[in-house]
Amino acid sequence: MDIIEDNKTAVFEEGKEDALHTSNGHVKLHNARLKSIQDDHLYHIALSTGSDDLRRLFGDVKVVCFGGQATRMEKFAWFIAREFDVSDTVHNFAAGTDRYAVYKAGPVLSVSHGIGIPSLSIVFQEIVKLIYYAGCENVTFFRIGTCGGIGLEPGTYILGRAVERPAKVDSDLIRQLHACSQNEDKFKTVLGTTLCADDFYEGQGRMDGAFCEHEEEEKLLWLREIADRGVTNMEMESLGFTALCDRANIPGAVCCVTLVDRCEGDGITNNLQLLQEWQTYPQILVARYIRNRLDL
Ligand SMILES: O=P(O)(O)O[C@H]1O[C@H](CO)[C@@H](O)[C@H]1O
Ligand SMILES: O=c1cc[nH]c(=O)[nH]1
Repeated sequence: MDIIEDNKTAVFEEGKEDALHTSNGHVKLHNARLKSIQDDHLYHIALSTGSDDLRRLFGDVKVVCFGGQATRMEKFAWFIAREFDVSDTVHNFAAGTDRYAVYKAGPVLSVSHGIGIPSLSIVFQEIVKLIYYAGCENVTFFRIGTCGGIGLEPGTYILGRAVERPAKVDSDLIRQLHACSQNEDKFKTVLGTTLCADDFYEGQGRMDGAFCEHEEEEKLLWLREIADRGVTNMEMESLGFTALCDRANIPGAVCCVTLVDRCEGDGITNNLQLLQEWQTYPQILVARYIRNRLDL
């Protein structure tokens, strides 16, 4: 069955589980119960199907970019607005909650997710529902973030039972993104495996947290071990992000800039200007992808 319900704000579709999107590119509905909710309040992003015309506001969205900080995602929205001349202003639709930020610049949503998978997964779910309700077509998700250069078990607990969800990346998408790098770039772009930790300090082998029970040699040994297994960087959301993209049948990829070479140290520079500049690197790459994909 295709369109089940189509009112001011809601388009619900069901599709074959093996297809990425339904035949017309709408994101698939994975929870049929949503159909019976009269007014679905997307609590953490301050939008609702009852009072907001989500189709009018968000129906043209093609790419959703997530990243940790609200200000970074605001800057990214401005960057997209100016680069593609798609909007005179950017507005934080989620300002009412102060939990996350959701900016829109033309066909691009720029969303902050906070730190860690629990925080990411809440806004991710509400954004997936938003794009269902808005009837968006052929949407792609990116996480554009920061990481340390060089685990969570896959899965989560639902009703007290461990549920495994594979964290599959869309290999075509990452290849396309990688192809957006240019020889003259100030930064090097590499394809690699990302280690996703549930902590910034001990969880990433750092020795500069409030606690540390390992020695430098053990840390370096571990870094070498994971590097030998193809790990090039570590951050704190990629596992949840890719698993949720896979679960939602939305093509997704993670693109992060390294802030420190962990073989050299643990601390991150306090040069804010440099940090701001570095954070634009994945944004530049994703903007090139958006330009190619949407012919802007
Ligand atoms: O740069 P963002 O996107 O915030 O992500 C990275 O930075 C945070 C830690 O400082 C973690 O969330 C990590 O994944
Ligand atoms: O080392 C780093 C840098 C940014 N984010 C992380 O999670 N780790």
